Amino acid sequence: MEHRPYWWVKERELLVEHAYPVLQQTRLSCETGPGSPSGHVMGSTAVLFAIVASLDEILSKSRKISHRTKAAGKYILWILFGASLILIAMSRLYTATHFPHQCFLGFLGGLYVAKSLLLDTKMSTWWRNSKRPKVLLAALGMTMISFGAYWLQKGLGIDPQWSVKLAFKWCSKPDWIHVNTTPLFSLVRDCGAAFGIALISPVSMRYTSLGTSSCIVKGVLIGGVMVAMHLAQAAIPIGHVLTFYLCQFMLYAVQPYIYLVIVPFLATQQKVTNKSD
Ligand SMILES: O=P(O)(O)OC[C@H]1O[C@@H](O)[C@H](O)[C@@H](O)[C@@H]1O
Repeated sequence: MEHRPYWWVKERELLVEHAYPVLQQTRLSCETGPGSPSGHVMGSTAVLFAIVASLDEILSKSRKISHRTKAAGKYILWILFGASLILIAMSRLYTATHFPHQCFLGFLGGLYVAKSLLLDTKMSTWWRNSKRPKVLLAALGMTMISFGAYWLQKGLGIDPQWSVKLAFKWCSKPDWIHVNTTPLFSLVRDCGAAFGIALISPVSMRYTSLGTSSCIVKGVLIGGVMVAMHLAQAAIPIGHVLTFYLCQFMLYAVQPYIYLVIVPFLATQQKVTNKSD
């Protein structure tokens, strides 16, 4: 079932008399999703790979930089990439949230996500260049498959929330359990983001121009939006389940519009147009 170490140790203790090591829990241990693959390693791999591969390409194309400096620059970039991921994976092992193979699977998953969705590859052009109805259909399909899998498990007598129950059972402090780590939350967030992307499709029209403003202006804009999103997230009331998930869905649906339309618009101070509109 791909358990997480912090609860697996305890479950084993119930089954086998042999003593198992005591794992110290931390504020970050009480993740509630299944342990594989590591979401942190997967997300970081995807984003870092996309950034480093793009910088590598920019270096390769540059005519102003010497061959030797280019090679050294690329070497440093990829070393930094590897070192960051090793540190992230080690931190996941340290907090007893993962076994090593789960981090490795996260790394492979991240590479796949970067190549199929983020980088400018043949695989990724379909969603960036597709018209709105096609991407809306993909988002709808993704949502239906996800919820279908949930109900199929229920129908087969498997509890889709088994990992949440184990987290509640074995987390040493209930305060350390956060709703935004549950599989259901991820589902709502990812479906919201997929619909948000569909609504602004074709995306390639949106981000080709990130503006003429300086890096500082762009940095301040993006930083400001991130803080605002964080505050909006914290303001969502958790008392009523349906309202909570609906607000989260809308918050994630609106973010592609903010990052890919409003931010470039403010950075260029020109209207970013979409040919399909
Ligand atoms: O699998 P990991 O590394 O413990 O990470 C789980 C986390 O993975 C992230 O990708 C999700 O955004 C979080 O919601 C989730 O809590």
